Amino acid sequence: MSAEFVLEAQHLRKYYHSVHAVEDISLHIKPGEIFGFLGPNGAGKTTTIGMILGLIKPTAGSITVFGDTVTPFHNTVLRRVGTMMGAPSMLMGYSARQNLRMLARLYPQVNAERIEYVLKLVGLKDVNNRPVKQFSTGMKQRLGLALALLGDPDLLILDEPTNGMDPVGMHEIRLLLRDLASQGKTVFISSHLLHEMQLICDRVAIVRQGTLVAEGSVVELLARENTTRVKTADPNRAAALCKEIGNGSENIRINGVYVDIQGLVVEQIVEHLVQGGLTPTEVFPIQNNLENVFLQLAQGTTKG
Ligand SMILES: Nc1ncnc2c1ncn2[C@@H]1O[C@H](COP(=O)(O)OP(=O)(O)OP(=O)(O)O)[C@@H](O)[C@H]1O
Repeated sequence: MSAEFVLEAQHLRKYYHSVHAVEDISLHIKPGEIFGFLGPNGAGKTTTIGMILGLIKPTAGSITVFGDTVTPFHNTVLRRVGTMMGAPSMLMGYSARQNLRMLARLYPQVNAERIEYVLKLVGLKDVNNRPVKQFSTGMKQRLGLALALLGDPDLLILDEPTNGMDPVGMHEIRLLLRDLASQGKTVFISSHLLHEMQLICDRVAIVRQGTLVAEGSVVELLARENTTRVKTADPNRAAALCKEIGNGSENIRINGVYVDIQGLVVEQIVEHLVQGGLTPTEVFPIQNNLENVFLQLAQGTTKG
């Protein structure tokens, strides 16, 4: 294991009889980054996180966290990890502060000041003594985050942390995670909300049916899948001309009067269309997003 990575997973697999929940996933998370682990429902995200946290025994593969191998159901390295998975377990009849006080018993270093700090950090300072059962979903998520942060972990592992939050809440959590990363904390965050993750993450891995389809910086992934939109007098012929200059790996779609082209350089497209007697009247790049990247990868038009 290289010290370069806070978390490293090598060739992870998890089979539940005939269900291949995770099929050869390797991950490399660097210190101080916000890493998004993205994919649709059932892609294998929670299973992977369960293996990272030593809660699920991998069928194959290995995991190291801060250089130590994670052994299923027996881990000391995870003391440096704060987690939030699914619905955070909390005592519904008690206030946020009381929930934090109870968890604080597990951490000798956590004092009353730390509890107040964490409450403020997640925006729950002013809810005072309201019991958690009166909280909205977003407030419960905030408390879940506070519980994860209480022990001042170096690595945060969050499974769908913004589920149920409104746009303002999501924005606040984004700022909070960014702030934590700037303090040197590492954040591993799983989600199916690709738009949201595009705004938070430095790097992402995209999974589909238990397999990694892409891993890289958000900037790289968006750039790699750039699309050029072209308008000509004859979209069918324009598409056919574009196909002539490709090697078959590009993605060319007719979209009304436009043709959307991925995998070809804009100058090359224009030159070939003009040579073919079809001068474009409009040529512009389409702002890409992770959702498009995922859809393209899912269709198997490109491989990560
Ligand atoms: N204990 C289990 N036994 C059998 N199959 C399981 C078990 N846990 C998960 N699976 C299956 O493994 C696959 C991956 O599930 P997983 O929960 O890891 O996906 P996910 O990406 O976290 O999905 P979601 O976003 O819906 O939480 C799914 O097909 C799921 O049905």
